[in-house]
Amino acid sequence: MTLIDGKALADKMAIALKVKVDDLKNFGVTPGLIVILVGENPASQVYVRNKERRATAAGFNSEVIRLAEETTETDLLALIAELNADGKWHGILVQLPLPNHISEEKVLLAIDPDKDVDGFHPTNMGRLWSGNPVMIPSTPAGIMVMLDEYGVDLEGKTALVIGRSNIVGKPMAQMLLDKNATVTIAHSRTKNLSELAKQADILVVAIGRGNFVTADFVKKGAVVIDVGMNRDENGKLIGDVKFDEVEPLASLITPVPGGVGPMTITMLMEQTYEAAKRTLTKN
Ligand SMILES: NC(=O)C1=CN([C@@H]2O[C@H](COP(=O)(O)OP(=O)(O)OC[C@H]3O[C@@H](n4cnc5c(N)ncnc54)[C@H](OP(=O)(O)O)[C@@H]3O)[C@@H](O)[C@H]2O)C=CC1
Ligand SMILES: Nc1nc(=O)c2c([nH]1)NC[C@@H]1CN(c3ccc(C(=O)N[C@@H](CCC(=O)O)C(=O)O)cc3)C=[N+]21
Repeated sequence: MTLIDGKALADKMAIALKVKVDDLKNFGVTPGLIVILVGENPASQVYVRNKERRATAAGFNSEVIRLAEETTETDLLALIAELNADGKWHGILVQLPLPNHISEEKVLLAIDPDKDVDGFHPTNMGRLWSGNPVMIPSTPAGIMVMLDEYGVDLEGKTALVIGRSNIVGKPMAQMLLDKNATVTIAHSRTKNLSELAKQADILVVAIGRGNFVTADFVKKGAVVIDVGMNRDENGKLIGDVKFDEVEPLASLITPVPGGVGPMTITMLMEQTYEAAKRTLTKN
């Protein structure tokens, strides 16, 4: 078994990114990433903290706007319109989930697709599915970089993605398909999930249930990617995969923490950098 060290790869890419950002600054452009956080979701707090740290280290302009849980949809949409028009910001990220009284769909639609560094706007989702990606969701994008870095050849391999969210499962499936894997998407209504999973060369798990995937889901030699971020009864961060049990079977496996999470943030930074760079050639 080899561990896929997402943290080490993220650190390596951060050094290269700093160099690219310094170069862009010579052209008078500093990448700017602004994050909007509505309410007090504790999981979001961790993510936002890590993001702030990485953005500052890369030399970005970076800001987090923390809004009260009671913020109205109208006020949030007005803020997004303001940020869309502000040239300082190349990336706008609205942390999900949002409070129930705010429509996620309306909010994601309001973000200028050119600043949608999450790649969640329908325009960007459509571009991805039609084979002309511009802004792509960071989590699956980071997974693709990890697979490439560890020499995983996807062509003709069978891949099972467990989870079909717009932010992880669906875009993940499309990216694997684009690399010529034969892709299956499983979800909560899938029958005989463990038997299906046992056939996969590549298994990506994004369901949000701690230690759900046990040894009987995994074929010997499979590549196992654990996207899950869950807290156990002691508040410890655990993945969707029962690591100790699955690790001896896998040829490659990501840990939690230190696997997919750090690369998600890295890809967000990379996309903000790319969006900033594109402003040089626009107009
Ligand atoms: N490390 C990172 O960078 C990131 C980590 N995450 C983490 O990844 C996990 C998934 O996130 P996200 O995609 O947003 O989650 P969602 O809750 O949006 O989606 C979960 C998916 O898992 C499926 N599912 C739930 N239970 C089962 C089950 N028992 N068997 C099979 N499928 C099941 C659901 O099926 P159905 O559609 O039928 O309901 C759904 O498609 C979470 O733990 C989240 O915290 C998320 C984003 C980034
Ligand atoms: N608009 C939006 N975009 C997102 O990309 C988005 C979101 N909303 N909402 C929540 C999920 C979750 N997510 C994480 C990313 C990185 C870590 C991360 O850095 N994890 C580290 C450290 C975790 C820790 O130390 O607690 C690790 O896994 O090693 C965690 C979680 C992004 N998401």
